[in-house]
Amino acid sequence: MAKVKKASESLTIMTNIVLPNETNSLRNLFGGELLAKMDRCASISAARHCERRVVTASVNHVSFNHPIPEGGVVVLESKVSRAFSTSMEVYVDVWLDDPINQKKIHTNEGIYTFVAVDEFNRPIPIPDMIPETEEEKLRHAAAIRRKELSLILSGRMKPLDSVELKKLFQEPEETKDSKKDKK
Ligand SMILES: CC(=O)SCCNC(=O)CCNC(=O)[C@H](O)C(C)(C)COP(=O)(O)OP(=O)(O)OC[C@H]1O[C@@H](n2cnc3c(N)ncnc32)[C@H](O)[C@@H]1OP(=O)(O)O
Repeated sequence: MAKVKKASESLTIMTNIVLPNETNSLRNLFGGELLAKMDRCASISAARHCERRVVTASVNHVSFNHPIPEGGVVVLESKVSRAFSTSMEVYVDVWLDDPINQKKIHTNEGIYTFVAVDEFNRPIPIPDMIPETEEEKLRHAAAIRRKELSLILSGRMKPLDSVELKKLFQEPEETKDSKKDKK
């Protein structure tokens, strides 16, 4: 597919207030509820990017850094961070918004992989994606390593077949050279 889209074109923002039936015994937002909200938000970003139906292929990472209390205003922001052939990574940032004091706390982030599918649920090619901001560029660059890690963890790739992940553990040539010089 020749079409290329910007990361910003997939931006999706969902704002919700935490209701009592969504909380745990500590009266904070239940983790599973948040995961479902993140999945919904991310799936809209993925569909916006590829203009196709999408399915969640994997949840690569989720962090719970700060509790979100009952009555809290939760803002989810998601964008496609990298497009591959038929799959794409979507990054979701979650904020606890205090509309009265005009403060926002970054509470969570999640990284999802979606696959575009046709009417028979077969993967289909998607447009490429151009990162523009510094953050989009950083996330885009690291996404290939996360994809390899996710494929390894799901048994779809052998660790030795990874390319980008292996580079993280390889010593740079100049370090090797300076060690040789010291001998
Ligand atoms: C249990 C649930 O309810 S999950 C929630 C809803 N999700 C679903 O129902 C999805 C169920 N799964 C599926 O339909 C299929 O497994 C699919 C569509 C995700 C993948 O189909 P496959 O026939 O395995 O396709 P294939 O091996 O070609 O993979 C398609 C793409 O997904 C990527 N992919 C598949 N699994 C993963 C994974 N765990 N992590 C990262 N990428 C993945 C592949 O690398 C490939 O990407 P690329 O084409 O961009 O390089």
